Amino acid sequence: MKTHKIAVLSGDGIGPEVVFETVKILKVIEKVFDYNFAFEDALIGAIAIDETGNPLPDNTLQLCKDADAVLFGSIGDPKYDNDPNAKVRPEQGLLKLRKELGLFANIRPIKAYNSLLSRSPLKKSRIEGTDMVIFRELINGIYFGEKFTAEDFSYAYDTCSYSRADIEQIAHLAFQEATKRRKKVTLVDKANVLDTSRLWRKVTTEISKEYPDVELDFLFVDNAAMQLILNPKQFDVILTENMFGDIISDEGSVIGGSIGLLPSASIGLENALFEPIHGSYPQAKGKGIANPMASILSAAMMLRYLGLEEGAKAIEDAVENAINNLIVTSDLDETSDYSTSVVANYVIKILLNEHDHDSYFNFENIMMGKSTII
Ligand SMILES: NC(=O)C1=CN([C@@H]2O[C@H](COP(=O)(O)OP(=O)(O)OC[C@H]3O[C@@H](n4cnc5c(N)ncnc54)[C@H](O)[C@@H]3O)[C@@H](O)[C@H]2O)C=CC1
Ligand SMILES: CC(C)CC(=O)C(=O)O
Ligand SMILES: [Mg+2]
Repeated sequence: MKTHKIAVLSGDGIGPEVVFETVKILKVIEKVFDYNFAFEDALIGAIAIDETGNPLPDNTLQLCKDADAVLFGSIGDPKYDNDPNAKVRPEQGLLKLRKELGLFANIRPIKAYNSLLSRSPLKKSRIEGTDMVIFRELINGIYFGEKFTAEDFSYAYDTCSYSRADIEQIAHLAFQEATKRRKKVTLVDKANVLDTSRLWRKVTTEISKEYPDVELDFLFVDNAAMQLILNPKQFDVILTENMFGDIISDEGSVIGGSIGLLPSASIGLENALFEPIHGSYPQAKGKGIANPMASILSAAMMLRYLGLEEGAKAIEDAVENAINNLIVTSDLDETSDYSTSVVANYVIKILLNEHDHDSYFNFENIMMGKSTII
């Protein structure tokens, strides 16, 4: 079996906690399915600034370029968010990494788990059966355009631009995905106001001709934000630009019950990075309350990308088992006092029980860290 090189970028805040649990699970998966992973850690974000002055040190970038996949936690620290004068910011590390690796498509699946329907603030009847995937363009648009702040803070600007080619490559991916699903693509834009959005509509409409089985419809982003929580079942594949996708996917996480559940895959032509959609949740850092499932499910997406389908499915099933048995952190059940590591250990227990009875009895030996097992 090939050795898969995995670059592990834990980052800031809860990133190291959720990634630690995820790597633990991947080490179990490695044993159970006879895979070979070579994990290598590297710095990114605020911790990288603190230690090197650079949010994306050169050796981190090189490691990611050389890896078969990157497992990413989260970046961000209030000391930068609250400082308008900061010359260097943790987020620049992630944006540069995405750009340098050419990760043009951020794929964010959203589904309503039956056993969590009553946990969502949204009405059960509205969200039951929701199953959609957001294709968010990731390396262009307003996050990457020319920006400027006047020294006296009297004005500032950011610019948004898209080329035809930027739109084409992610639109093809979205249509290809739709052909395997319910055959519907919804382009979310603001074409009544923005030139970039009008280009998205034109190019996407042209590309849709190559996929005659797939229905294409359009929604303005303000309406889409409403439809997403009013009638989420109408969506199959949502295709959208960088900032709109960032915003509506956090909104969409309410359907699943928590942002702590939503994984993502950031895909390029030569590289791929797997990341929860949430940020560094600094208020929870070190408390053991962060939901690890978004990171664990991102690892499942990574295994699928690497062609390790059995492992991917095993992780998804084990997470679903944990959810069905309400072995979840307090974001999904306010009465729960299960910690980040207790939830992850339960996932490990299920994996071993289902797939490897012998190892189950050596559970403690397999785990890197010791913590309560349910
Ligand atoms: N991909 C990344 O690394 C991202 C980084 N950020 C950065 O993260 C920092 C915090 O940003 P926020 O806007 O507060 O977003 P956030 O996603 O870190 O947290 C928002 C809220 O979501 C919930 N939450 C997030 N992750 C959770 C988890 N694993 N388990 C349970 N609940 C969870 C919490 O209620 C939290 O208050 C900022 O510095 C921001 O720039 C924000 C988004 C993405
Ligand atoms: C640096 C930000 C653009 C990260 C973020 O919010 C995201 O990718 O969801
Ligand atoms: Mg975001």
